Amino acid sequence: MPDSKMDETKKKKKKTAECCGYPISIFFIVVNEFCERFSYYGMRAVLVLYFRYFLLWDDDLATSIYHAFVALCYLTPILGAIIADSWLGKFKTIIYLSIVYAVGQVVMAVSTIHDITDANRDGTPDNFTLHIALSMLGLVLIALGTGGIKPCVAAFGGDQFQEHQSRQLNTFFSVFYLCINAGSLLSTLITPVLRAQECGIHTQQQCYPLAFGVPAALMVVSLVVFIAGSGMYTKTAPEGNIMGSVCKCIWFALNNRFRHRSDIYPKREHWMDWAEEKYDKLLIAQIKMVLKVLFLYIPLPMFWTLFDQKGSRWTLQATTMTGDFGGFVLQPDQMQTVNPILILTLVPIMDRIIFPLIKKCGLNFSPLKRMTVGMLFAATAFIAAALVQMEIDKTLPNFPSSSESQLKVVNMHSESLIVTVPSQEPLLIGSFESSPDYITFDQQDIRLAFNTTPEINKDLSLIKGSRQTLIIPSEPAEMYLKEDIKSKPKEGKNAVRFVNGWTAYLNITNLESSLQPSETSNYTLVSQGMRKFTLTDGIQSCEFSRKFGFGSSYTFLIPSDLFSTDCESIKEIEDMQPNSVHMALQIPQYFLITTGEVMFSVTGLQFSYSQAPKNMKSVLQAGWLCTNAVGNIIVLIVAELGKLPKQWAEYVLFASLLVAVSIIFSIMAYFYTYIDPAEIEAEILKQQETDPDKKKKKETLEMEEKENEQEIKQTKI
Ligand SMILES: CC(C)[C@H](NC(=O)[C@H](C)N)C(=O)O
Repeated sequence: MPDSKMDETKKKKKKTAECCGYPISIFFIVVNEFCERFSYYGMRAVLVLYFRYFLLWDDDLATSIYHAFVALCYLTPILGAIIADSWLGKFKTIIYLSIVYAVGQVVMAVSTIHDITDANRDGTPDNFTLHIALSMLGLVLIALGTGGIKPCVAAFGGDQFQEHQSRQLNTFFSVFYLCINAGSLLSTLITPVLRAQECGIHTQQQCYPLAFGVPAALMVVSLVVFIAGSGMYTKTAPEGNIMGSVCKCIWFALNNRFRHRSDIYPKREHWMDWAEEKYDKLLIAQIKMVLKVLFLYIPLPMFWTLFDQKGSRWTLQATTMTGDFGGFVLQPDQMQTVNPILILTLVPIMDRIIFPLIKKCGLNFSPLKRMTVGMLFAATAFIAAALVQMEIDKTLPNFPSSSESQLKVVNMHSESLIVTVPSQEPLLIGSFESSPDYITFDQQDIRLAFNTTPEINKDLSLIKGSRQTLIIPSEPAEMYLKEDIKSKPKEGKNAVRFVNGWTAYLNITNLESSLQPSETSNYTLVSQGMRKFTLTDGIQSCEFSRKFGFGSSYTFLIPSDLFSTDCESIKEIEDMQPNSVHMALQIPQYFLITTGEVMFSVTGLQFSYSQAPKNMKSVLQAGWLCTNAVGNIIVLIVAELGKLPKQWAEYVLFASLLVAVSIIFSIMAYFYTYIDPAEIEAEILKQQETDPDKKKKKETLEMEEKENEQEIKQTKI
């Protein structure tokens, strides 16, 4: 860094106003972070639902685009860091990219207003292409904004502290993390409630504009708060195209090393020292610092690979559990809020009690050791998840394997039937009853015999890997097969269907279309709690209510005396039991992963700041965030594509991988020596002042640059 600039920074630092030992300016930064994270997590909380139920994408497309967006949000920090460290400085970068971010959120909110294209006023958009284009544009702008400012805000916060405030600096990173999680917690709770409201100009629909609009407003607030603190910040000036110089310097070192590969040349301590002929010692030292830390980051994505499965695998696991806590009911995706709640309690406990206690015991719990222990905690969380999965597996129905077929028989006939099934005892099925459970067959082609007069023999061709029900209507000869669900219903919901034994068509609430006599409806999904169905044939009607748990499936048999019994004679067949393992069993795994997160992530954030040279603080923050992006991409590729047959085995595999990675990381950490970049930089600057070679090197560099420019000009001519 040029001496004049360094003096300038020092002078500015002296002026910062303090409160309780902290620079006042950090107040604006942490509030800004809180609002920004509210905006980000709030929007994320309803994004998949928007894709699924507004844009009407299927599950696979919705989740793929969602994960791709999250990965992009953690890749763009590199761009933000380059802009900040090389061109605009952190302050301006945060302002400009926050504007991009806020615009993105507004575009996203506009894309969710169905009325803008709903010319026929039927409640659904007429021009999906416009909504898709707007939302994709919004998401790209958001990813650019959120990712771009992320490395700058943390590093900019760190820049506000002076040398004597190192204790406060560490506390700042913890408070910063608390704000992230407070924002995340509140928005994850609030935005789904906003979405559930109804709004619209011509027709009332789920209120996505409000669910996306509030995060957009919070982003504007975040920007205003940040600008409000303008007069108080310590702003370090960017030092030209630092990334360009770094790349050129590394390229030169590699080239020079290759040119001097013969043994006749004396070895140098580090391969970067081969840039000494041309580049400043300070720049070389700074690059060495950054490369050392980036090398150490190589194993870290594995932590995020496990961490990010909270939102996917663990939420899916929760859908196979029950969330009835007596006084309140927790939905499977709400279980994720346990993470920020625990962060809000664990960070102060760790900071105020655990870490000081460890220090008092004389143990050196260095940052890299903390991170290793954090990884081990995350691995144990996955072992806990595997144990919970084993408990769940005991309660899950016996679903058919890919080579098997399963069959159930439902008798809607007015008399009992004896059904002869291959390699089974004959089944006696009462009128309006079903066979006790699914019968599993290794073969697909089977023949059933019924004791009707005349006897019926039926050849069935079952579907491999499927569950089917054979419905025998009042006229047994018209029996037919209906395909059943073969996995737990999504999101902890309950799958219900009706078989119409009434003599006329029926309209039933929640069903897509009316049900003809003897027909079986498709499944409809209903949430947990008391649900009411109204059945009507256009003349008479009655109501049927039932309380549902989580993850069950029922076939309701409608009898011929439906209206005379006021719907009470409807018979239920339980195709799939409701979930019985309680979601509270997931708390230990959430506790373990969050403890791991506090040790790993909060420490990593501090470490990335403290070990970075002054002019590359944002770059190293971006490198740290990139480990998160890579982790997300691994989840996408490995976890989504390469499923193991048993879910618990997959959890154990991930836990083992993380243990292996943490061992490698601890070995790498053992050889890492902590540095004080400011001290090293000052030392080199001092040495250079007395170094006669320095001037010469600078002159050579300037001459080469001029020659390059001339060459470019000539080529243009
Ligand atoms: C991605 C980071 C780990 C961080 N997330 C959290 O703190 C979660 C909410 N516990 C973030 O910066 O969003």
